[in-house]
Amino acid sequence: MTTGPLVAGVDSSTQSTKVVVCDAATGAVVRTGRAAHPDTTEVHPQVWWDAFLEASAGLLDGVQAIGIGGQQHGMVTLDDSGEVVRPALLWNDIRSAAAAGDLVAELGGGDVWAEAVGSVPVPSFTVTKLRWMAEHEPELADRVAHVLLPHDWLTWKLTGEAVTDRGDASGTGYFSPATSTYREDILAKAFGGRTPRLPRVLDPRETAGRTEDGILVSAGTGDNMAAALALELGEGDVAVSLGTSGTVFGVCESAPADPTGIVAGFADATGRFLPLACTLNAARVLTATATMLGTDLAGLDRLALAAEPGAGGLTLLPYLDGERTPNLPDAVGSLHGLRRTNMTPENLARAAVEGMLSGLAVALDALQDNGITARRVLLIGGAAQSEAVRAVAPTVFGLPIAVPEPAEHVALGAARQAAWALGGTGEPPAWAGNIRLQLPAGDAAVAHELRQRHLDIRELVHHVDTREDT
Ligand SMILES: Nc1ncnc2c1ncn2[C@@H]1O[C@H](COP(=O)(O)OP(=O)(O)O)[C@@H](O)[C@H]1O
Ligand SMILES: O=C(CO)[C@@H](O)[C@H](O)COP(=O)(O)O
Repeated sequence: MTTGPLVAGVDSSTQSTKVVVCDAATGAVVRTGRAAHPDTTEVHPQVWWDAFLEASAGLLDGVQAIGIGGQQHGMVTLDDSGEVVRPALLWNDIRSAAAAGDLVAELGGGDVWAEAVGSVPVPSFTVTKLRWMAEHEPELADRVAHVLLPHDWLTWKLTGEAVTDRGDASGTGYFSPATSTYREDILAKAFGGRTPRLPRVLDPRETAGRTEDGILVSAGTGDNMAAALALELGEGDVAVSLGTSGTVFGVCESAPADPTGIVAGFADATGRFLPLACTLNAARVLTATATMLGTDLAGLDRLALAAEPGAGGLTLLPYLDGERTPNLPDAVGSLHGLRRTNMTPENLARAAVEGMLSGLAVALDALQDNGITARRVLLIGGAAQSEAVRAVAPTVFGLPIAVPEPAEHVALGAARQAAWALGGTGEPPAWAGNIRLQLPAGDAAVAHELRQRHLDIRELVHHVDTREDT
């Protein structure tokens, strides 16, 4: 039974679009829908619109407000008449790796970038994609009149307004979360002197406009910001999201500026900040390993759960699609520590889970140097449904783990933002969070050992990569 108006939230993420319809007063989910996206790093935005229509078909009757959460960073380019200039380049498209390196050097290094926009750009960031386009497709670049992000584009399709929010804007590389202003000078420098129009940055509870059917549309935000809003992250909380990307993030009051670039100093969707580290390889490490072992995800879980912590000495560095943290876009995965006695499917399955989580645990250490205190980890995203991930996480992180009820947290956060805009209250509505599982921290010594082993092998592989380059 619902007690308030209905609101909808959308997660237009890498692999799919998900829609939830909720009671605005309580957050109780009353309807859900989803539609798949193609497995590619370059996609025409119309694909997201079609997926939204499919996922929301028949769900929006009676809905009074809607919010869009979207995968961060994607470069959507429009010409003067609002037509898409080229397919969007997604956050996990690494073709702009050289452009990222050039931009970091041109502006004066990591500390200058961190000071200017809170982050040091890696190939995920929109600004590097624009530089790539300026260098490789100058004729197309000349036609670009507007640059939007995936969630901005969907909001624009719904309302006709080119708007965004601090959270998503903070992933462009030309927006300062600390001052909440665009750095159009940085954009122009990156884009060969071109100065496309940028979406207006709305306040967290501001309204973007209305749909043709009169549904109020909230500002929307990036997917990680929306998840933070759904989880109501507080002091001591860190979220680990295991989707296509692996992300680790928390919320804080002052603007982070990590000159090493490991931690991105994003803004959140409430007016605060969202220091975040992101890996390119999370849930798909498990699907790829399951395929290699000739099994499915449930089979991988069974195998991993049958192995001992440490996987008999096997360490998997799962850089299957290159890597972002650490910034090694051309890296490949490696498996280390093989012996005749430990080469079992069980150990390989466990090494995949430990490898995926260890990269995030190391990133969490960096987050703790950048304004976040970690007292518990909230595990979300598709791969948080894995029994093996839940069993291994307390050991790798060495912290208590909370697993919320299975839910689409990005879509829920976007719905909560919509309810906030609809209610016009000072704070977002208080929706009850449902933690399903509380797992005690694993042994700190084992957690330390696993992270150290991960770092040691990373060092070794980096050495080999460097030698091959010379
Ligand atoms: N039980 C499970 N075990 C492991 N992985 C899972 C499980 N359920 C879903 N996944 C994985 O979660 C991923 C989708 O998660 P999601 O958070 O929706 O990703 P994204 O936001 O990047 O689109 C898929 O790669 C899927 O294989
Ligand atoms: O690039 C980042 C964060 O900076 C990614 O987290 C994207 O926002 C994509 O998220 P998923 O679709 O993997 O959830």
